[in-house]
Amino acid sequence: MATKQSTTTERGPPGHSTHPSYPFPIQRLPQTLEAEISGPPTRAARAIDDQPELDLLYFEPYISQRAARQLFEFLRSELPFYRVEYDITRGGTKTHIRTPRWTTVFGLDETARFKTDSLSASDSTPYLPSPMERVVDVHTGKPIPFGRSENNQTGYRATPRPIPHCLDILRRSTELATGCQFNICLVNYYASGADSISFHSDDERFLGALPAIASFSLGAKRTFLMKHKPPKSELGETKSSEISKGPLKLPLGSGDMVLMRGRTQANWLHSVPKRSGKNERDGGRINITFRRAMVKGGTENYYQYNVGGGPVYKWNAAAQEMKPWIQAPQT
Ligand SMILES: O=C(O)CCC(=O)C(=O)O
Ligand SMILES: [Fe+2]
Repeated sequence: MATKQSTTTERGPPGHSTHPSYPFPIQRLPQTLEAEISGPPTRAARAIDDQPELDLLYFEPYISQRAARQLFEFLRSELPFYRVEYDITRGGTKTHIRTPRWTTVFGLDETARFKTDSLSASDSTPYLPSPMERVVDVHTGKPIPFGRSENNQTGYRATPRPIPHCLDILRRSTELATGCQFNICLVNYYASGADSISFHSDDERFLGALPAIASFSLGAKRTFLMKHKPPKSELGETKSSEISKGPLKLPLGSGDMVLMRGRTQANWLHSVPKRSGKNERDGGRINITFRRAMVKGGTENYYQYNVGGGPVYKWNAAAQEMKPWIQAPQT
């Protein structure tokens, strides 16, 4: 199913996706890998829906092991990553949160699109000074201002970035395989078993009702835990007699994809817990999720918590770790 395209321009080094919102050009996939990833899933999906309000499709695997390994190495080397920190205040107490994994995000909610169609490889028009001038309202085609003026709630505080070619190939394949539409691509990199994501559900209002989220695993096998949310009584109290559903443990391998859909997010929590001891040095795992944000608040939220305001990092192959990325001086 085709959706509006989040295309990048072909300017900059050949074989790269470039955009003024990117810290650096992002390589396109090698052709053989592109061919493999554009195709249908390696295996048909199996439904996991034998528990209350659980609706999963499990592609085990979606991408062949060889292609998944190549894609893991490629994305880890090519994408800009962030280690986001932020403060939360709960019950009057301020807590500083350090996100326990590397993150990055691309895409834009349904209310807007990237205006890149006027730029082609032969176009000599210079980039507009602000990347935000390249984001336009999906209905009026008018540029959406950057930031928020006093009475204007229409701008973005974040700088949205189009989904680069290397991830857009997989997004399109996923849309075809699932019949769902996606406009946001979030990438997590768990460098070792010490990196994790705690129990949460992706049930924010900006995803609309019954959101479908496609979640790919590449690299090290990590356990994906799911547990049913405790049902609340009318008074908001937990009804202990009904907490007995699950938990569910999926040992997600390289190339696997889980589609979470229907009432799953509203009723289930999921996590990737830490691993310690000899399992900790696992070589790293990448998780890619495709989602569909309906309103601007979704774009804002994803960029705030997955890009943030800190430095850009890039994989350093010699050191085998993420290092701060330093912009080369303009010549
Ligand atoms: O890494 C995973 O498999 C899960 C990631 C996740 O739940 C999220 O990014 O919301
Ligand atoms: Fe999640």
